[in-house]
Amino acid sequence: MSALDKGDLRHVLRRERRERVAALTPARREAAGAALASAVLGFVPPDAGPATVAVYESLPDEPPTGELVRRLVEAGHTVLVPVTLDDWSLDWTPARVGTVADRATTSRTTREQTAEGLTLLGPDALARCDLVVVPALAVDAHGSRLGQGGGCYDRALAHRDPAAPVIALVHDGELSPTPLPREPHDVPVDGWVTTTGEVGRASSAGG
Ligand SMILES: Nc1nc2c(c(=O)[nH]1)N(C=O)[C@@H](CNc1ccc(C(=O)N[C@@H](CCC(=O)O)C(=O)O)cc1)CN2
Ligand SMILES: Nc1ncnc2c1ncn2[C@@H]1O[C@H](COP(=O)(O)OP(=O)(O)OP(=O)(O)O)[C@@H](O)[C@H]1O
Repeated sequence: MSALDKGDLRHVLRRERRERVAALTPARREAAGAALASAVLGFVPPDAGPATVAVYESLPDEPPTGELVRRLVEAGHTVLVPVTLDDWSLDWTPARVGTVADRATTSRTTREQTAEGLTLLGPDALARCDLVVVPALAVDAHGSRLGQGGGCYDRALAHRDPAAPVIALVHDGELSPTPLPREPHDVPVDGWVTTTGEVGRASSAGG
């Protein structure tokens, strides 16, 4: 258990992330997107035909997912991205290449987004994903993950196919050297990918 509670830890990790990202040159940021994409593609089952992959639309400080989405779609896979509902559960919509990544905001509600003409597939669409890529402020060696604090992904992951790997994306340096706090509702991830393309697998389900 960490000495800090989740809220305090989130505060510290958000500040560290802002500083980390502010220090990146545009070239490093682009390289990060490419490294993440290559590493995540390694989790897509080879030769099994088109897969369905859940990815998030990265905000400016998050590990960038635009290149990953582009490459998945180019390879013929289906990419779903989350739409946050009023009760902090997640609905899913097919990703549209060109609009994903580095959007200024992530809407909490469906209202504006449905006005944009999005197709909502329902929270259960996650059950049809072969791979689930999730955002995280940090992850530890046991797969405990700290997110933005809405609990959206913990709720959403209840719908996943247990056979589908859940992979967190983090910046280089965000693999926590000490165990992160884990509450009973927290769903651990199976592994992580960093912005330098490092891949890790959680050592066990127990934190
Ligand atoms: N890119 C991306 N998309 C994502 C997530 C994410 O972490 N990253 N989510 C991961 O779950 C869900 C959205 N989660 C959200 C979490 C917080 C806020 C938000 O407005 N936060 C306020 C502070 C809220 C508070 O602390 O009370 C803010 O940032 O001002 C919005 C969406 C689904 N989509
Ligand atoms: N399955 C669930 N059902 C109901 N409430 C939940 C569930 N999972 C999490 N919550 C609630 O959501 C809140 C935030 O949870 P937590 O701090 O674990 O968020 P997080 O995992 O960091 O965020 P996120 O999943 O959005 O990235 C907590 O108050 C928690 O009780």
